[in-house]
Amino acid sequence: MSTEASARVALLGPGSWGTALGLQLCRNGHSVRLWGHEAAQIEAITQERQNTQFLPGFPFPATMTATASLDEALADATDCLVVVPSHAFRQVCSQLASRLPPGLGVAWATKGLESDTGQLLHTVAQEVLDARPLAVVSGPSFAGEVARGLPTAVSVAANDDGFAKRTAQLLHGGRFRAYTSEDMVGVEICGAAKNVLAIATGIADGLGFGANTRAALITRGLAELIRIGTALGGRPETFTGLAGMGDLVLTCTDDQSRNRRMGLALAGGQSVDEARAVIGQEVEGVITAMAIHRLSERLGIEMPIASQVYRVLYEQVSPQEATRALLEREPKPEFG
Ligand SMILES: NC(=O)C1=CN([C@@H]2O[C@H](COP(=O)(O)OP(=O)(O)OC[C@H]3O[C@@H](n4cnc5c(N)ncnc54)[C@H](O)[C@@H]3O)[C@@H](O)[C@H]2O)C=CC1
Ligand SMILES: O=C(CO)COP(=O)(O)O
Repeated sequence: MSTEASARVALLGPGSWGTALGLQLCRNGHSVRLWGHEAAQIEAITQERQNTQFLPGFPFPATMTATASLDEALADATDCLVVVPSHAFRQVCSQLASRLPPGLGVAWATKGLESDTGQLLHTVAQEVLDARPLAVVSGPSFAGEVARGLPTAVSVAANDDGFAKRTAQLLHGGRFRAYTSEDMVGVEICGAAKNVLAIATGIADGLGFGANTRAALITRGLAELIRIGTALGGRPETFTGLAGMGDLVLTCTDDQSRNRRMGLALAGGQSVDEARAVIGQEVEGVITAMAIHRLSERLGIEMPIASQVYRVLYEQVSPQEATRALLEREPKPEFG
């Protein structure tokens, strides 16, 4: 990535998060070309000078434009930030592979695992893109709050210290803080698993359970996250950091979270498809629940809360039955 003060960022994924990060980059004096694969959406953004579908109410500065041409988005770009949902991550990286100059770093703010393989996204990027600097941006950060300029802190983990600093520096500024990390594995598994745990907490709150239940689910959910995360090679401190506990608490406790709202809707008797249609945006925890379930089985890691979310989503188990199964588990030591 270039080191000049004002960068030209190709930002791939004009959803709520891509748009909010684009606004933040523009506030920091950079220019942004927002690429999307749906011509009609790009046309609407270009006409309205805001993202009415995914992040209404935030007019674009002159330095942010949208295009449906990936070549146009990447032309002269000094930086590339991918913010598509996880199901599109490999496909978008493949489209980038033949277009990126050698050595140009790629950062992403996608949260999730590859659904078919359960792979962390940096391993997908390593497979598809030639050797180059890679970074992931994650942490407690609702798009709407970042767009409004409310104080927010995230973590930027990279395979290259200079690239972590570069990416953090692009985003850091005003009321947005970006910390660097070397732990891509830990940061990525946290960002993926917390969405599944947020569905669990939404279910509990939707069933009318209390604050005790919510705190227990967050805490035991964190224990599950630490178990799978350390098994994959994540560093212990990451799990209590912004991408870990920070994002877990945010997503489990606030109704801005679409994953939490999915849980609330399931507890209220809606199907996954009905809830998805009402939410109208990506709910990453639904496919991640499947990927985490398979991964934990393969690794022999016990994840009872995530596993009950999987059963509710994919095995027609009712939220009430899933709760019963959790509560009927044998007592065991809290640690170890
Ligand atoms: N919205 C938020 O507050 C935050 C979201 N994230 C993560 O950012 C990622 C994107 O989420 P949002 O922007 O919120 O989603 P969104 O639902 O607001 O928008 C999704 C965007 O992805 C695009 N898209 C869908 N399929 C695509 C494909 N095959 N190829 C290219 N683009 C495609 C859609 O056109 C749309 O612009 C997710 O992994 C999410 O977990 C992370 C932090 C905060
Ligand atoms: O990742 C997020 C905040 O950090 C957004 O969470 P949801 O996808 O559940 O809305």
